[in-house]
Amino acid sequence: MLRLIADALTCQRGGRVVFSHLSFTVTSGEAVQVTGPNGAGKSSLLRLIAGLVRAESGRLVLEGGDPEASLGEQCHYCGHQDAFKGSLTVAENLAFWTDFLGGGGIAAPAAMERLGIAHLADLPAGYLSAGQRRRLALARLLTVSRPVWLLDEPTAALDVTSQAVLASVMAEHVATGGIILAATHGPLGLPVRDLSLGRAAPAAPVAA
Ligand SMILES: Nc1ncnc2c1ncn2[C@@H]1O[C@H](COP(=O)(O)OP(=O)(O)OP(=O)(O)O)[C@@H](O)[C@H]1O
Repeated sequence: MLRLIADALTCQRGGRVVFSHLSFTVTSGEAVQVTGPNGAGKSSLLRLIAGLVRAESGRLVLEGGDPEASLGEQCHYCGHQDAFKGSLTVAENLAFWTDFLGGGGIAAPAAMERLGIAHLADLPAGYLSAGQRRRLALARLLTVSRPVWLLDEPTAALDVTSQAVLASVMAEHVATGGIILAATHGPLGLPVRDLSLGRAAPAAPVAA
């Protein structure tokens, strides 16, 4: 059983407090939808959990996780930027990231099939549409095994069919004991718990 525990997290960006003293716990089998107005700090929270942004104060711990690995190493972070090389094919990009992130999931051809991009395997990634690119980014969730998924607007650019595929992929992850935190303004298509970040931008300046 995993427990992702955030205790009194305070996050600053650009010298401004985005959220403060945020506490929550997410356990194995739970999907959490992080909501809130633009600038409330949804992306910042996911980046903070992934280890890409430093918390100003507070504590984050994954109980029951791999004691040899950092929290970030146990997370899949799917942000707005996907870091694909446009001149490499879809299959080559997926192979690179699968290898780089440690693999351990299903085979790349099966992942591409699941995400509906198998027919694009030999196409340079630079030619992909926005939705196809997003599906390639999501294929990494399947080829690399990590218990905590941090998904920033995962349905962005996805058509209705792909949104349903993503919903089923997410449902399988939580059904097998995974944890998902997804920042989104729209529905995800599976049962979720809401984590609402209330305050809209502009964030408050830091007290001197
Ligand atoms: N690199 C940065 N430097 C300075 N400020 C930043 C940086 N990144 C984000 N911010 C600020 O942090 C605040 C929270 O931004 P964040 O992207 O986390 O919000 P969000 O809730 O995800 O918004 P949206 O719904 O628009 O995606 C905003 O006020 C934003 O301007």
